[in-house]
Amino acid sequence: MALPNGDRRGNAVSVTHALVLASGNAGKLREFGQLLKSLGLSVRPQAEFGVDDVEETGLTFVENALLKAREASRVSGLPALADDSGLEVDALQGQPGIYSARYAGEPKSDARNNAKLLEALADVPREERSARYWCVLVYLRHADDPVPIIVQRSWEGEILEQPRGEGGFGYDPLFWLPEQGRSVAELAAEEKNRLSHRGRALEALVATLDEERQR
Ligand SMILES: O=P(O)(O)OP(=O)(O)OP(=O)(O)OC[C@H]1O[C@@H](n2cnc3c(O)ncnc32)[C@H](O)[C@@H]1O
Ligand SMILES: [Mg+2]
Repeated sequence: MALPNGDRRGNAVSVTHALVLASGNAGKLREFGQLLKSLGLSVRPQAEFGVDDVEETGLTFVENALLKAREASRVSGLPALADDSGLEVDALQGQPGIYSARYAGEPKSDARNNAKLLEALADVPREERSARYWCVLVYLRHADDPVPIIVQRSWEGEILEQPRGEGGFGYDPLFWLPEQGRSVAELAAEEKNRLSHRGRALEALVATLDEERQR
């Protein structure tokens, strides 16, 4: 199965890519835009096709990503890529997890989510603030695709006691990278894309699609 209209090295990429990105999150859309452009691919956000956010009723990232991809593919009639992601905090027994976007309730708010996380960890010492981001990507060739491509990657870090940096989105100002000596919000966009759960998951997904095309 080929990626429509071109390949990851940008060979023979023509017009707009016939692939829908099943997300309404501006931060994710920005990162996917940068990542896919660097691979010679471009995609169209689901909003262009009038796809509404689906109810994320799954109990796993995989289930939620499938729900999102299936709906976007059904409405648009195109192959779809969906991302379900979140933050797993050890001291909170894995919360907020699949509920990361709506941790502080509706409407979704990064600021309120971060405030709630700081509050929940107020009494937790530094050495017990380990956490990781998860990103699950699902690629459906069509809405009824019985063999979706599924890739998951994590990114280890620690939750800070106060926010640092202005970049990224979501929990990035609170997500500390000990090896970098910086929060994710202090990384340049290209650095985040190279290191992140999402960047590495997408790289693996594209490699799988490449292999499939060469078969
Ligand atoms: O479902 P879509 O439309 O894609 O958008 P969403 O924001 O609801 O996305 P999710 O359901 O996958 O929830 C993921 C949440 O996890 C957090 N998150 C995921 N990846 C992140 C990242 O790279 N940096 C910061 N926070 C992230 C952030 O709060 C997201 O809103
Ligand atoms: Mg969501």
